[in-house]
Amino acid sequence: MQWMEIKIVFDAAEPELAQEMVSYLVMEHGAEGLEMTTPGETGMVQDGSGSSVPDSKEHSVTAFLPLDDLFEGRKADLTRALDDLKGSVLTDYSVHFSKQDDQPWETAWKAHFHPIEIGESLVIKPSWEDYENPEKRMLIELDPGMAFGTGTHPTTAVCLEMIETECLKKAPERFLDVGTGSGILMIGAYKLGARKVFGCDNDMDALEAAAKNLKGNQVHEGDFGLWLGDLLAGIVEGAFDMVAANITAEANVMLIPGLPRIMAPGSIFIASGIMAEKKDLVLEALDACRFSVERVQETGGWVGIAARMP
Ligand SMILES: C[S@@+](CC[C@H](N)C(=O)[O-])C[C@H]1O[C@@H](n2cnc3c(N)ncnc32)[C@H](O)[C@@H]1O
Repeated sequence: MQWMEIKIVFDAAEPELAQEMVSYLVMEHGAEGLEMTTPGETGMVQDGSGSSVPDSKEHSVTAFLPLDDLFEGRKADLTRALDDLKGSVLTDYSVHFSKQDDQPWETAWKAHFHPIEIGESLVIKPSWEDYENPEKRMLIELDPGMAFGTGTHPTTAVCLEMIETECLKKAPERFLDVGTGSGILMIGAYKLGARKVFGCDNDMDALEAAAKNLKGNQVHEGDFGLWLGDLLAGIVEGAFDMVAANITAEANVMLIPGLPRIMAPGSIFIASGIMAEKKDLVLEALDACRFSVERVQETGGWVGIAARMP
């Protein structure tokens, strides 16, 4: 497999926020092996040989896209998404491409993935790390492969917190995660009491990682379902009483009109992956479908929204 290294060098008034958002966008567009640099600091991720990335003079995010049939489409979508950030989050940016034959970054991210406590009752623990668990939190043990969803990203953490809040009120019978990635939200919902958990993704690698993680977290084979598809395409059976989607604001806007078909009356929808300045797009889409917004939570420039079906 050949890969294209994509390095995005940028200027921004709030570089940390910009780094978060650019990283999210590249992951969202199927990139792997994320590496970030900040002027005067060593890279946040080490290369595959274990040696440190040299000091940088610029803010940058580097990641790798597989050079397959989807490459040109992903590149065009990513460029459009970066252009959308220019003038708001990014003052300026440039993208540099370089073809690669191997993947030295494949395990490098592991160095930066440690146990992380979420909300009142969950902890996400890398499968290779120990955790003493003094508060007797429910464990989500993950080896996410390269699929998005380690809990370290604010969009995942906000979404899990909102799922926890709703599950403590009433755990769902049927939970659906649109864009499941590593399966982390499905596992969280199951541990918090959901009876059956379902997830879809348009990336086959994510589904393989999710299946492995679900089984590794004792989600019984008969209690979960996964499928490959774009948003709700392929869902024939409805009546989900909790739906979560940590996808972009634009993808949430496309998803929302389809939700009334598959959600039970009075059920809850949790939207995440929304940049703060795009929050209104999602709120308008929810309003158009007569959802009532119950909670809007903002963390580090990202917004989660919990809204109830009429
Ligand atoms: C930001 S990740 C979220 C992963 C995980 N649910 C979490 O909260 O950490 C978004 C996931 O949605 C998937 N995705 C993006 N657009 C999609 C679409 N139109 N239909 C289905 N899945 C999509 C991506 O492949 C990716 O795995």
